[in-house]
Amino acid sequence: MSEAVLQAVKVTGSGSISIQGLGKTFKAKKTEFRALANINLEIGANEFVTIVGPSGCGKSTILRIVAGLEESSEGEVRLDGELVVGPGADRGMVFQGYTLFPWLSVRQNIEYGPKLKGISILDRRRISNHYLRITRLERFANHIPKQLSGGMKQRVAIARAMANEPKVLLMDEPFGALDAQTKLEMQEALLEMWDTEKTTVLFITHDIDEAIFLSQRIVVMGAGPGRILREFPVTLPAERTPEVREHPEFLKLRRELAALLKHKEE
Ligand SMILES: Nc1ncnc2c1ncn2[C@@H]1O[C@H](COP(=O)(O)OP(=O)(O)OP(=O)(O)O)[C@@H](O)[C@H]1O
Repeated sequence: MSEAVLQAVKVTGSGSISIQGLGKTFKAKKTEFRALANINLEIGANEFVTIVGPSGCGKSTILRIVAGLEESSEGEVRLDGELVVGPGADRGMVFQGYTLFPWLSVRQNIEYGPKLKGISILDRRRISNHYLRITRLERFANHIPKQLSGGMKQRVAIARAMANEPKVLLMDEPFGALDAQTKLEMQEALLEMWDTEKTTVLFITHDIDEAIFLSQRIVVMGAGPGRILREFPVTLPAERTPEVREHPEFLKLRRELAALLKHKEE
């Protein structure tokens, strides 16, 4: 994309996330449920961090609070030092379910955010061309979502989130519903995009191999209430080729994570 177009759409700032003393209690009529307690997490600009943990430990709740879709009960979240008080274009979201507009074409879905921002048709076209190319969807630009496979729909969802040039990409099990082969392809495509676009990524998965393959750091959570148990830096080569999955460091980390998670689920 040209510098001028990038300047037009890029939200300024670098994308560091600071989570301090975060707690969440869900309150119903007569009951209270403490979902998160004292979560502290610092994520640097352009870092790729993944959260893993047993079902119900509060991973999605953290992501929703960072997204500004849910209020915290204690503590705070800051994005580049600014307190998060609600949703914003500086944070892009990609979930497991395909949240595309079914009546819009692939290109129109990608251009949706830039259009809302008032970006001109010409620049919108340049933006969608760029993301169609990096998600390898050029041939499908005029298709509508129901004509696409699951992997393609998820690529459109990522392209659409990226087209807003967010500082931070929040991804909640985005590849959870895909078949094994498509999932691997999507992981590689995501890393390529992350490398080109230099966006901070906060990712959630149940898949340990996916966490190791993608991340620079893995945060393991426990439940009752949801809290951070340990953080693991991933010291694999920066270039994650498929062979990296056989790397001794990969296998060691997989054993450590599996043991920690198994222990917590017992
Ligand atoms: N709106 C809500 N009202 C009441 N309880 C909620 C609400 N949202 C989430 N919870 C509870 O908070 C806990 C954490 O939920 P959350 O979805 O964040 O977990 P998770 O780790 O993402 O789970 P999973 O891996 O299964 O997606 C769960 O016990 C859930 O039932």
